[in-house]
Amino acid sequence: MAEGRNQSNIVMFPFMAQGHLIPFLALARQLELRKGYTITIVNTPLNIQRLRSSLPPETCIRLAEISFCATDYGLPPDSENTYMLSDDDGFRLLEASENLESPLRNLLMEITERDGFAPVCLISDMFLGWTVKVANELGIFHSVFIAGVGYSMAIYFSISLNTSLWQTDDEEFSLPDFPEATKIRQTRIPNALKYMDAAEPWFGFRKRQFMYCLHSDAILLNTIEGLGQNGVKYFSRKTGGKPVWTIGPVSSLMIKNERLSSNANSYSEWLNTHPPASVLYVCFGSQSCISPSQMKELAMGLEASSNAFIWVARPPVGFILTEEFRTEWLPDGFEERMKKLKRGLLVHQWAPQQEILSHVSTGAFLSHCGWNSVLESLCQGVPIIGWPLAGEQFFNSHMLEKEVGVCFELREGNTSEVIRHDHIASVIKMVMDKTGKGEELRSKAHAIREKMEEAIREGEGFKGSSVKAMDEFISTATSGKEVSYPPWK
Ligand SMILES: O=c1ccn([C@@H]2O[C@H](COP(=O)(O)OP(=O)(O)O[C@H]3O[C@H](CO)[C@@H](O)[C@H](O)[C@H]3O)[C@@H](O)[C@H]2O)c(=O)[nH]1
Repeated sequence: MAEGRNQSNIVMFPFMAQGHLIPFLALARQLELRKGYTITIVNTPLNIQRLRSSLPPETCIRLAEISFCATDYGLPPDSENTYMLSDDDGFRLLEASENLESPLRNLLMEITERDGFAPVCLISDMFLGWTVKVANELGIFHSVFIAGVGYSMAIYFSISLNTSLWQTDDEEFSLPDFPEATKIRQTRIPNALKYMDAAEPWFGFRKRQFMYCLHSDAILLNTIEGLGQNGVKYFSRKTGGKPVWTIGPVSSLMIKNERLSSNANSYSEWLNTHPPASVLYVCFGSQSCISPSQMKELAMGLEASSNAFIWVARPPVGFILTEEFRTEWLPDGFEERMKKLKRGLLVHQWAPQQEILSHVSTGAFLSHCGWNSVLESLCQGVPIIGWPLAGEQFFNSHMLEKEVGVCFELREGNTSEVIRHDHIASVIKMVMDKTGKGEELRSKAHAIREKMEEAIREGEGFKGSSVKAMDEFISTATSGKEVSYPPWK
């Protein structure tokens, strides 16, 4: 064991996107609760600023900046987060992140000099797989924290690592390195993965990072034991038997804190005026959006359903998310009409999602099925209407509908066809109904919530599966490791 290793500094490095920073911050706060560890989150200056404003005053989590100049990579000035970028610039930011290798190495060496001992563990993002090289060089235990569920992330890794496997004309195909998964339909492959040959930079990037991830010392998944569990087998096999721990949902702590502080804001006041389980919450995560014509159909569908709703309605495809909202994107007079009738509340930038989902009046979530949103919904026993748009969301939505029974997909697969408002309205009515399919979805969502609560419960001689997994991870990570030299050396 290296000298000073018992004084544990855990360094965390999330990718620069809200859907990644949020679960990393939640994990950092979970780790902070385990006394005896110093937690340091590394990121670029503007993301550090954002993280700083999200931390509670009493925290001991440290934030460390590494410098990054967006314009050096052809990005607009101050672009440090995919949130404000077009898809093309988002890919450019991903590629640019590979250049953070030497700043990260320098930072880890500075931390070592300052503290007099090396960090004990580096937890990095799956898109920052290259950090494995740095950790290996410095003799630091490396772990990848994947903010998703095993089943979907295994498919995402498998199709990213083997283009030839799925570029077939067959309607369905199997993944030879993930036989536990049922056949995958072509229609479930998102465009960004589909129309791509191996020479494409985005394909090359994913393949490189995911290969590195498979050389990490451990994989952490933000889910509970038994949910998408066949993906755990995939990662265990692909890493040559390295530990794969399901430690989620890591956001449970934040949910509890946010509930405490949620009493008097305009959202809870509005929700308080509606009966229990009567409001539909609509949001497509931190950065996905729908086409302009689809946006109008969704508005018409919400109106036709006669159901109350909160909709995080941001600019449609083709516009930057931070752009000022234009009424022309919605049917004439829609927003004022909904407001006057107290039927619908539109949010144009950022909603306190966990707080809305935890309110007793929220009855269902129309979601793109990003994994953070899924967990936040199920932690509150709120069923989902699945409208996947990108990434592994199609696999999440499929698993949640077919295996878990807590989701009803608005449509199957990835198509550019506009979903008509009458279909949207009828699905909303069915899912919000207190009987039939709506009741079935709600009762299964409650059952999953109980499983999640059990996984993170601790006390009176009992430890849930996620608590045990976290214990094992910490004990393995902090017991020191032999420095192994990976194949790229
Ligand atoms: O108005 C908003 C919008 C979003 N959120 C939060 O932002 C996060 C969004 O995360 P997620 O639902 O996972 O969506 P994305 O931001 O799209 O997440 C990316 O990262 C996820 C985790 O890796 C993947 O599952 C997704 O496919 C990928 O798009 C959640 O914590 C939400 O609570 C808010 O608080 N308010």
